[in-house]
Amino acid sequence: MLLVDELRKVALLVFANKQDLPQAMTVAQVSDGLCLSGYYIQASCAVSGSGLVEGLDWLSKQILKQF
Ligand SMILES: Nc1nc2c(ncn2[C@@H]2O[C@H](COP(=O)(O)OP(=O)(O)OP(=O)(O)O)[C@@H](O)[C@H]2O)c(=O)[nH]1
Repeated sequence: MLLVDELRKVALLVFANKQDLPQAMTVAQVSDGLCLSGYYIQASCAVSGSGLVEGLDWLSKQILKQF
């Protein structure tokens, strides 16, 4: 089984970071480029903090669902 299939069983948060930079890959490009179709990918900018809370909020909800 491919690793990517195994990962579907766990909560995986992927940040598409550095969205403030013009050359940053979009969420769609990260998804296509890393073959992550169906995974949650959060656009973010660690410098301003945008998207960080949203990503961690999503992750905490996924973890709580497992209990
Ligand atoms: N412009 C911008 N710079 C960022 C952002 N997040 C991190 N950086 C900067 O990117 C540089 C590398 O950050 P690291 O935390 O060392 O990350 P890394 O994974 O080792 O390196 P990278 O692959 O370059 O991200 C640092 O100078 C950070 O300040 C962001 O959202 N926007």
